[in-house]
Amino acid sequence: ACSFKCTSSGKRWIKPSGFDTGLKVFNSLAKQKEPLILAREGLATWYSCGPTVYDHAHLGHACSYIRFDILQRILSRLFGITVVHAMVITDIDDKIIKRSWEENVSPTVIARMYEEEFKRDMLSLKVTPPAVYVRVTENVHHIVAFIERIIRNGHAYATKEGDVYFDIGSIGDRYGKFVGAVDAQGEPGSSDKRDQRDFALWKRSKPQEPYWESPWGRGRPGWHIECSTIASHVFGSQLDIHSGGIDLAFPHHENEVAQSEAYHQCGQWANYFLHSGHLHLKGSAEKMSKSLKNYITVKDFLQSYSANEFRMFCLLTKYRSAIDYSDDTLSEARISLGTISTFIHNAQAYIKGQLHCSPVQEAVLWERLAETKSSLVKALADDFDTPRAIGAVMNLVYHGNCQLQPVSTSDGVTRSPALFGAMVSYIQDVLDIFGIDLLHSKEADVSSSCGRLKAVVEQLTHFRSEVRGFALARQNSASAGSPSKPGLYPERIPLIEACDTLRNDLAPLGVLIKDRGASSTWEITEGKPSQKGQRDLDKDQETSS
Ligand SMILES: Nc1ncnc2c1ncn2[C@@H]1O[C@H](COP(=O)(O)OP(=O)(O)OP(=O)(O)O)[C@@H](O)[C@H]1O
Ligand SMILES: [Zn+2]
Repeated sequence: ACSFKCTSSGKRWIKPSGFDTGLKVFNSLAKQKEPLILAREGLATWYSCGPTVYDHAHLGHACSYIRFDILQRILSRLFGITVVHAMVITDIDDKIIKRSWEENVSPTVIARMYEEEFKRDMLSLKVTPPAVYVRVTENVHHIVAFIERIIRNGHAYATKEGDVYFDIGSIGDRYGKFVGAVDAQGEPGSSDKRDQRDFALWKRSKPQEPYWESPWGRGRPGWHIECSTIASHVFGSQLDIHSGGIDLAFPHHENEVAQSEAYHQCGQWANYFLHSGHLHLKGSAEKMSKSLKNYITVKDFLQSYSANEFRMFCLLTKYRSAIDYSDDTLSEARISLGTISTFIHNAQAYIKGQLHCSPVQEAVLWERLAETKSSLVKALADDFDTPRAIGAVMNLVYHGNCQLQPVSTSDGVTRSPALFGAMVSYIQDVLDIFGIDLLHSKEADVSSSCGRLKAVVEQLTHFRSEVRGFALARQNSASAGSPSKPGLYPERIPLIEACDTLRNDLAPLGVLIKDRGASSTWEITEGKPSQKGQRDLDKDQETSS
């Protein structure tokens, strides 16, 4: 690779040498899709900018971290690449200090409180924790040493007031890797800056502010330097992937790159920058943001929706796109998940022999399954195209459903349980890669915390089936039936009605009983269950009886 001194490369991205994964990713440094080449075979080093912990985490943060969690899961579980992920926690910053004054507690208390909350929120959203979370305040001595070396390398200077600035003029045309030429409007600061674009590596502390001792006097690190230092401390002079929200590309990542390359004297520090699109409230041009106070916290969200539903919501758009948050877009995700779980449930009932169907076109479905597998891999290798991958799965579910046509009796009909078993396993594996766990969703947590709930439902539905079987028995003599339901014992009809009432009353409580001919199945549903499935079955039963 070109060294730092080699200015001819300028802003151009240098294709790394190493292990070609076969994937293509949109690299913000190259401004286009490029082959993902890693320094070491089967291993990706990955650094991400973490939260500034001064307030609750909102759905914008959730969206960004879930999207990258999905990307990392795809790399590790589908493509066999071990991802080593480090994330910084920004626990010292102007906003934290301001908040601590407002609340009259120390900045450390504010930061620890919201850091804990952030980690809990991420766990409740099933985001895989990074290999390490690293706090800025525990690395200030590394940051000071990092700045000293940049000064020694001739790319930063201290002012007499005790601030240190990065010297953009010293790196020629390299500045502007993300946005091209950068005009002279930089961050406000000391009038001693050599160039308006120069940005702070170290800020002298004002009275009442927290501070650390340094060769330039008491102060604290600038924002960008923390990421360069910590990423370098963990991964050394070279990094495969760096991620963050698109708002971070400039100036934050631009400045991280300038500092790190000036420190390591290398031509290219991080090889790939992946940026996620923003989450907006539908109809709003602004991103959801703490500062704009237009946010929904993760905790509030989880009162009405599940982590699985939010993940599906994220999967339905590409990670780079902006994403509109509204009840409509959320309910689209809920419906997609519902369709998948209904299919899994029906297929399982079919495998067990509780659901009788007309013969299935086996060869067609085996082929569909194989096609789905290959198009899913293709879609995900193409810059992690999750909407296309989900489309392929939904298509498989659709064709599976078309073949599961209930009939009242299946005597002598060929069955295909292995085929449906293969489809169910595959779909569950894919959901598992994406971090959607239908087996351990909210309702399953409820059942495990209540321990015996499932067993109770099992007993109840078994008892109901016995009663229903008794009530649905036919009389031998056709003359004796009720006029509306020929053949049934009229005195047993109230039992059928009582069974229907129980079924209807349990549905809003999340227990969905489906009567399939004389037998019944049940499942515990997520969110508000639809009655449609049962109405279709009722119709089927009426026509068949
Ligand atoms: N609305 C959003 N949509 C997507 N990602 C977001 C959104 N808001 C913040 N992020 C991302 O979350 C990560 C953590 O950001 P950080 O804690 O610095 O939040 P922030 O940008 O200061 O938030 P805010 O703008 O709400 O003050 C960053 O990668 C950022 O890009
Ligand atoms: Zn950063």
